[in-house]
Amino acid sequence: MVGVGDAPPILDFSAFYTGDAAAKKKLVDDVRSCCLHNGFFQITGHNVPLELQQGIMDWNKKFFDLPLEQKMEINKDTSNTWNRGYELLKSQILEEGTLPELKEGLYIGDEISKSHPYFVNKKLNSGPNMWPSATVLPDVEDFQKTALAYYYKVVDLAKDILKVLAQTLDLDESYFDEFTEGAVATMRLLHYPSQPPDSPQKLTRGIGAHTDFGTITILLQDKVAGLQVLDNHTKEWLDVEPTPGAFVVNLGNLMMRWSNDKYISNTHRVINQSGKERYSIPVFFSGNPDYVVECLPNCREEGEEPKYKPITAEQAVLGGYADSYGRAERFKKEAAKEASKKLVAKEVAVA
Ligand SMILES: O=C(O)CCC(=O)C(=O)O
Ligand SMILES: [Fe+2]
Repeated sequence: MVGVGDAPPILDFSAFYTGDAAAKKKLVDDVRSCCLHNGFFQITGHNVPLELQQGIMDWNKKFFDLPLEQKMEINKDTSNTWNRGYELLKSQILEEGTLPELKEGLYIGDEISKSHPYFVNKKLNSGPNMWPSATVLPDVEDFQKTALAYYYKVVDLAKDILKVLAQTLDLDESYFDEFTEGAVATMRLLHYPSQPPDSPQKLTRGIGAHTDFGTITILLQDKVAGLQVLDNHTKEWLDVEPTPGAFVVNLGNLMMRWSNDKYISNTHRVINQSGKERYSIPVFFSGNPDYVVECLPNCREEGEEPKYKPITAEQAVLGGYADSYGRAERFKKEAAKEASKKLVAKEVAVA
């Protein structure tokens, strides 16, 4: 059982694959306890090989080591409209009142061709990935192979975690199968440069305090710490130290809404004051975009009205994006206005 002030515990997920009934029950009980408490836990004993985790992490570093203009060739904002590709440093503000975030990213997802119905119908984040060209990255094929092998393995893991989550709610383990069929999931390779010593401590974030938008997130951290989870009870920040091979799993807003707020989508953030470069890879499992999410069984009293109206998975996730990117855009426009005001004032003073 997790207690107040405990960092997300490490659970041995192998019980799901090979454990006896007692080990499986313990896993389900531990996961339930985490979902009710902080909405975060960590797992080892999963089916994603350590070499694959290391392989994608090596590529994460190699990609961000490319010169900026080469990364910009696959800029997410200009090269496509389906949210794939490179995201420039300082593009997002997830925490109101803080500075644009010190992180750059690469969005990767299911490799979907332009004839796929999801692309044709402009479904959430669906379309071909944006890869660097072979002139920029001669071994790009290995990058693609590693990234996609890792992505599909983690998506399969997400489906297994949802089977355990179903059991935490006393539902059949197949309860979420329809939701996971045709699911959309988005992976972000992330690089957090170390925060410059002269940056304002209180306002600088690698990623500002936020909750995730989707169903569950499965995160791989490299060796440099920086992720913190807000303890829901003490309101203190708890460090989630990287553990080799372990994934951090957390519930997103869609799961919280779906469970009628019984389960927690918790606030977390990254601050990198380590003096080292930090790398991480979250995979956000959104689910089938058209699936209509409405209050799960066993998440309200008999006769009690659900707190939320039904919503499709796609609508729920898009709402979250609009808020956070809108904030960064507004911030930059304001900053540009301020800068041009200052320039005009300077020119007037000189004239
Ligand atoms: O990089 C991390 O450790 C966390 C990333 C995260 O919270 C996110 O991308 O939503
Ligand atoms: Fe997050």
